[in-house]
Amino acid sequence: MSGIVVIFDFDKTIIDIDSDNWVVDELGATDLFNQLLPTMPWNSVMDKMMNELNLQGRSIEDIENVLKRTPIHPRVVPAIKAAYALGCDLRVLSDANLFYIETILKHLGIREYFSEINTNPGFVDDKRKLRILPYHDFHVFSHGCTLCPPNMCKGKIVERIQAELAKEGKKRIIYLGDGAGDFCPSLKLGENDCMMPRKDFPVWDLICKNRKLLKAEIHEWTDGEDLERVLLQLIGKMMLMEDENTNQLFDCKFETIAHEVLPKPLYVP
Ligand SMILES: Cc1ncc(C[n+]2csc(CCOP(=O)(O)O)c2C)c(N)n1
Ligand SMILES: [Mg+2]
Repeated sequence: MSGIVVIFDFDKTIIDIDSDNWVVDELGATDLFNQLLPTMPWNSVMDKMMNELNLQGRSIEDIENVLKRTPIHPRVVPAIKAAYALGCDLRVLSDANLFYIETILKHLGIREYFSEINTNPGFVDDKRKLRILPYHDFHVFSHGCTLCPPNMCKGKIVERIQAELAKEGKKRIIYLGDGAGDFCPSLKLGENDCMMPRKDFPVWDLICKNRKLLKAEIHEWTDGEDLERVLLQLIGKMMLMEDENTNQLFDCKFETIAHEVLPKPLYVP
């Protein structure tokens, strides 16, 4: 373990599109989706869309087959595998849903590289219908953050991760994202952390306009190839700094021990 936690957004970060739109468009339900969107929250629209697709005779397997064709840049999977091989703790933080994310990650053979997937619940019910629910049930309580959509405050989730890391002795976070929902968590990162916003995407615009609000180092990326290069460079740099700190600590400890334990020289020429 390297003491580095890498948090990946999913849509337009790990995969190259928005998974909700991909499924709806590929199954020919775009018009209904656009009609429903102004009338209810996003998660409720998706839940209703899954019900509608089921009524139209679309099965779970039809949805899985669409998900397995999701476009992804060829360098993203190697980047994830390399980060894992370097000892990083990898997590997903996404406003998509668990069914889509797990189906895609399993298909790519990388589900087990992630220690945690934080997202909206998504599961197949007893009638073989896909259900999509909000991460925070906003009918019961509001998460209280005005930057984030009602169903998910990624900043609150990052704060929970940070509290756990403090106990586990893991030190630094690298966060990769593209969307407006990735801005709130970027404000929670500390000066030893790194934010990797996707260039020319909403989170990048928000960060450019509010540069001073961020404590973390900012390293932009453009596509999967760039993601791989920037991410692995940052991990390498963080590991080098960690090694230097460990060596310094070791030197310092060694000196103390040497001072206390070794016999004083009897004879100094
Ligand atoms: C007001 C409002 N507008 C849109 C959405 C939905 N939404 C925004 S970005 C996104 C992609 C999530 O994946 P990722 O976080 O992996 O990029 C989704 C599903 C919402 N919840 N509330
Ligand atoms: Mg995204």
